[in-house]
Formats: sequence, structure tokens, C-alpha cells
Amino acid sequence: MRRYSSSSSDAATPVPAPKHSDWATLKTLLPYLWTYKWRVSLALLFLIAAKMANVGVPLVLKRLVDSMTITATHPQAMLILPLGILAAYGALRLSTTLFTELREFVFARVTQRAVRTIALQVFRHLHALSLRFHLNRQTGGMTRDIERGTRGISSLVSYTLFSILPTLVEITLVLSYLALHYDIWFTVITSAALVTYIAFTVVVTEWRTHFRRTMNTLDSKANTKAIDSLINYETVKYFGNESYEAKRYDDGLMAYETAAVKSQTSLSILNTGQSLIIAIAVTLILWRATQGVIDGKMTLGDLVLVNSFMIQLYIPLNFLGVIYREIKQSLADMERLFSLLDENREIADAPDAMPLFTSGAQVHFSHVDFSYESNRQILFDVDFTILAGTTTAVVGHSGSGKSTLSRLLFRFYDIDQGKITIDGQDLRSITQTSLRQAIGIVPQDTVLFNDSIEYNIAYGMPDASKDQIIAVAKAAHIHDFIESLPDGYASMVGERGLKLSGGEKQRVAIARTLLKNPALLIFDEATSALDSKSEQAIQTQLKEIAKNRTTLVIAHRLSTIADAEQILVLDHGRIIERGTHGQLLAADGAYAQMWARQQAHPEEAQAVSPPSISQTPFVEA
Ligand SMILES: Nc1ncnc2c1ncn2[C@@H]1O[C@H](COP(=O)(O)OP(=O)(O)OP(=O)(O)O)[C@@H](O)[C@H]1O
Repeated sequence: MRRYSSSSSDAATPVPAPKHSDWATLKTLLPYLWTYKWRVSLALLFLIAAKMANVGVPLVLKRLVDSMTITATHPQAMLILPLGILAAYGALRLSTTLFTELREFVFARVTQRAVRTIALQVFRHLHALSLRFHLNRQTGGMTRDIERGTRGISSLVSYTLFSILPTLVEITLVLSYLALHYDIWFTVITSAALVTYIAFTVVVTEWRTHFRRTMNTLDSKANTKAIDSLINYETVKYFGNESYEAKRYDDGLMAYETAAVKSQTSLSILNTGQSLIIAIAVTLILWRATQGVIDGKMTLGDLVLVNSFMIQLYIPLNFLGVIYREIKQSLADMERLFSLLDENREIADAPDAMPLFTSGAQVHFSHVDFSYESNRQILFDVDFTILAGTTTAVVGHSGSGKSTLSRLLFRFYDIDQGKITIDGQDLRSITQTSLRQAIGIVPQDTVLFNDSIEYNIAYGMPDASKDQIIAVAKAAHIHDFIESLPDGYASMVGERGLKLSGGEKQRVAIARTLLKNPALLIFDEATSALDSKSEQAIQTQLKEIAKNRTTLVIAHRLSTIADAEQILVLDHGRIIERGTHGQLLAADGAYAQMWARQQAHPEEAQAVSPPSISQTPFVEA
């Protein structure tokens, strides 16, 4: 008896609740950052320390100016250099940078770990999603979403933590200092200017975003047109449409030009407005400070201090527009990433799912009804048993539902009615991992990973030894071909295995299934891509593999399944005939007609299924 282990990886990925607002997106992110509480707290301490040092610089400058003023009014003290103040000035300047760098150093791991955890969680979740989701998805767009979303996390963290938060800390420190030490007007002017500045920046940036978005869209459009036109180079020439193409391209460029000018103008409005607010605030502050000096309430040092505060405060605010836009963009990108995690799994393990125990893998379909879409039923009351260690072949016209049977056995979809069991265990009550470990398939269309042939064969058993890989490659009649390649087993197969012929790919698929050594085998027209000589050889091999193993064979060429223990004839999702080859011929029904037709026109049929040969280098798990 074999026991197939189940994986706990599925259960390890909690799916967050659906979210819509920016705040909800942020709330989803925070727990990932908070995993490293100590690092986050330390980074915040460094952040505050850096800002205190920064705010300390104008304070020391004030001391320096005041000491100079006193020296000037007392000429006899002129030779004394305020060394302590100078040293403090230098130390504070250095501390600002030092604490900022320490903050980045401490926080880098927090951001990177959050990015890694989320990326891995999304990846696992994608693998946990149903085949239906993957058939509907647009891979290009989805990978862009993941890429942008993870990048959004880094940007958001760095902009908020390294830009917005420090500025807020600085604003608080400066306002507190002004309120405690000076006339209330300084606090009022600074606060009013800050509020106006931030409100103005946010409003104008919102307005500008529209132009930038238009610009980006038009840029992509113009680009698409240009590329499409160049790809269709020959067609353009056939029709002599170069000028027409240039005009179409220029239309796109012209719209882009207009949007780009608007975007630039709006940027100038933003910059000018910001400068105006700063200029007014600084002038008002200076006016109050000068008045204070004249009234004898403030020293020259105080005047330098408030002026430095203002200038220092507004430097980071200069980038507020860009930062605001980036943060909005990052939140939008992250929302798309997190929404992938919201995707319903559709096929989930039952909470009390057990690993599959197989003792021969007897398969039973019990009155199964199934539809991919609710408005179109594919299988109707399908009921059959594949006795352990026997071969059942399914034949029928294209689209009758043959491959659907194998998808249901893998539990890529749940059935609408009835039950599917393996050795008496309902597929819905066992873990998907253990179920899929028990089944091996040689599919109709083999797709390979863009890696070496060795990697692709070893995929059936990732810790297989080289000898085991060579043994199954020989059994699948592909060893000699691999050896004839300049790079042998290390040869790369190309994207989706496109550097190999259809037959070679299928043989790699057979080899890796041999390595997997499953209890239940499915051949879905497994030799359809082979020429008749290779097919003969492989059929013989497949038959040997299938011997004493529960096997489901989907076939077009009936001659390849004539000796199956059971043949099912499927028609529009219903089993219309069943029996052995001999019984079905004797019944003189649909099967007998198909057989007669294929005997008369063998070229019409495609291949599949097992015949027989001696030794199988099957790898024991
Ligand atoms: N993911 C899907 N969503 C909706 N309909 C589907 C999906 N997959 C298959 N079908 C439909 O289900 C029917 C049965 O498909 P299936 O692949 O089982 O046929 P088949 O008998 O294996 O055909 P062939 O011999 O051509 O491979 C077909 O009409 C097909 O269009």
C-alpha cells in the first residue's frame, strides 16, 4: 500500500478580506511590516534621532550667531573661538546623516522581507487557484500586476517612512519649539503656510495626474501603432501605405505632444504656487523676526534660527507632489496585487481532508454530471469502474468529453452530481497534493519548462539520480537522441519546449511520468505526435508500463486499444457503449462502425494507447 503525503503549504497562506480603499490596502500591508517589531521600532527611533539632530542645527547656529554678536559688542572678547558650538554644529550635521543611514540599514530587511513574503504568498496562491482561473487569466497582465505590486510595496514604504514620516516629525519638532520659545505668530504663520502648501500640492497634483495619465496612455498607443506598423512592414509595402502609416503615427504623437505640454504647464503652476506660498511664509516670518529684533525681544541668532527652520522645513516639501503621486500609484498597484489573493480558490481541500491511500488504485465514476459553465453540461450520468491494475480506454468523437474525465480525476474541477472515488475514497475527501502524486499523465500537448532536458525529465522526481534519469530516457526512446545533441542532457528545450519536435516532447513527457511512477496512469493520446515507427516503439513501452497498473487511455486510433480490458464509447458526454473490443464489434454499434471506418481509412485516425515489450526500467519510489 502506498501513502501519498500531503503538503501543508496551502494552509499556510491566509487570504485577506477583500479591500477597496487605500486605507484598507495599507492595513493589509502593516502586519507584514510589523513581523519585525524591533527593527521597526529601532528604525523609528533612528528616524526621530535624525530629525532631532537636524532641528538642532539651526539651534546651534543661533548660539553661534548670538556668541558672535556678543563678541562684536565686547571687542576685548574677540579672540575666543566658540569651539564647543562649532564642534556641536559638526556633530549634529554628521548625526543627521548617521541616524538616517542607520534607519535605512535597520529597515532594509523589513521592507525586503515583506516584499518576499507577499510575493511568495501570491505565488503559492496562484498555484492553489483553479484551472478555470488560469485558463481565464491574461498571463502578461497578471505578471505585470505582481511585479508592479511588489515594487509598489518598496516605494510606499520608502516614501512614507523615509519621506513623509520624517517631515511630519520635523514639522512637529519645529512647531513645538516655535510655540514654546517665540511669539504665537511664528507658529500660526508656519502652520497656516504648511496647511496651505499641502492642500495646494494635493489638489494640483490630483488635477495634474489626469494629464500624466493621458500622456502615458497616448504614449503607449503611439508606440503600439508604430510597432504594429513595423511588424506589418510587408503589408504596408504591398499597399504602398507608408504615408498613411506615418500619418496614423503622427496623430498619436500629436495628441501626446498636446498632453505633454499641458502636463509641463501644470507642473510649472504647481512649482510656482508652492514657491509663492513658501516666499510669503518666509517673508512674514522674517518680518516678525526683524520686528522682534528691533523691539529687543529677539536676538540676531533668533532671526537666523527661524529663517533656517523655514528653509529646512520646505526643502523636503518640494517633493511632496511627486511623493503624493507615487504613494497613490503604489497603493493602486498594491491593491491589484492583494486582489489576486482575494481570488477564490474554488477547489480547496476539505478541512478534514486525508491523504490518499492506494492499494491498486481502483477508479470509480458514479453517476457523474459535470459542466464547465453552468449553462452547458458536458458529462451526463457517467458511470464506470476501472478495476485495479486494468486498462480502460475511452473513445469518442472530438469534444465528447474524454479529456474532461482526466481533468476530473486530477480534481481540477468539482463535479455537479455523483461521486468519483479511488479505492473507495471520494476525491473531495482527500488532499489534492496526495491525489496528484498518485496520478501520472502523458497529455495530448506536452509543454516543457524552459530549462534543460535533464531538468524536464527529473521533474517527475526532483531528487532522481542521473542513472534513473537515463534509464527512463532509454525506456521512452529518447536517450539516443539526447546523446546526439551537442550539450546532451544539459540541452535547453526553449520556451514551452519549442526547440523540440512534438514527438520528442512527448517522449520527454513519457520519461518524466515513468520517473514519477504513479499508481494510476492516464495516456491522453500520448503518442499522437509521433511518426508510426516511433509510435510502435513507444506503444510497446507504454503497454509494458501499464501492465498491472490502473490505466485510463484516451484514444482516437482504435487499433491501439483493442486489447484493453474495457472500452467506453463516449458520445456527447454520455457513455453509449461499453465492453471489450470483441464484445463491441459483436454488438455492431457505434464502436463497430468507427472500427470499420478506421480499417478502411487508417490515415483518418490518430494514435494512442499501450501494446507490449519486456523490461520496464520503472523507478521504484
Ligand atoms: N475549460 C473549459 N471551459 C468550457 N468548456 C470547455 C473547457 N474545456 C473543454 N470544454 C468543452 O468541453 C467539451 C469536452 O471537452 P474535452 O476536452 O473533454 O473533449 P475531448 O473528447 O477530449 O476532445 P478531443 O478528442 O478533441 O481532445 C468540449 O466541447 C469543449 O469545448
